[in-house]
Amino acid sequence: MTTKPLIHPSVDQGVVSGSGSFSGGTLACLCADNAVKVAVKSDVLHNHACGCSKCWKPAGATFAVIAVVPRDTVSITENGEKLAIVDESAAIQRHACTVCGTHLIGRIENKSHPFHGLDFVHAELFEEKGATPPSFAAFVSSIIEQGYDPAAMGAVRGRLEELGLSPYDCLSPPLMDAIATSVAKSKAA
Ligand SMILES: N[C@@H](CCC(=O)N[C@@H](CS)C(=O)NCC(=O)O)C(=O)O
Ligand SMILES: [Zn+2]
Ligand SMILES: [Zn+2]
Repeated sequence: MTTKPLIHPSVDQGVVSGSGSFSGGTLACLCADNAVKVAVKSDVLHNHACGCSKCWKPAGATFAVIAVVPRDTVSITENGEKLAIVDESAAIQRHACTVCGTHLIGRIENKSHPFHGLDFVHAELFEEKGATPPSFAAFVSSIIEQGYDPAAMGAVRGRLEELGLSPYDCLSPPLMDAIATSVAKSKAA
């Protein structure tokens, strides 16, 4: 029996559809006590698997599952003093729980960044079910940088395709087009 490559616990048994009416909830870190909680008043957008080394993933996962929500729908509601920015110099400032390491919010402070106004969140941390699931996989080749066997990439991409998560080595074509459109506009201005 060949075992399928593991992607992420939330999709390894198949991608679960969203409710279609999810309008937000509470994200919680993995601390058993005094968990950091973040209220989000929106469903997630552009949810995807990310193979990059910077996005947080739970133990044993090969990919992160990460999405965006409008920044103005996000508020830290409990134990926010436990959060610290992982890398101040990164485009996405990832606010992580200093006790359990979970990333709660990835925020872009650069106003000219194409994704300014959107916060990155991990929908698996919602206490409620029903958020829109991931629909593609980004930065797939980046898993090799973290030690994944390059010879197993065909199997990984095959599994992602089987799950309906089209694999890309940067972002999906619509998101790459959105970034390029923003760059073109800023050049023209
Ligand atoms: N190959 C690199 C790719 C890192 C990367 O570019 N990550 C993307 C996807 S999250 C990004 O937008 N990074 C911006 C940032 O981390 O601030 C790695 O795995 O570290
Ligand atoms: Zn925590
Ligand atoms: Zn990433």
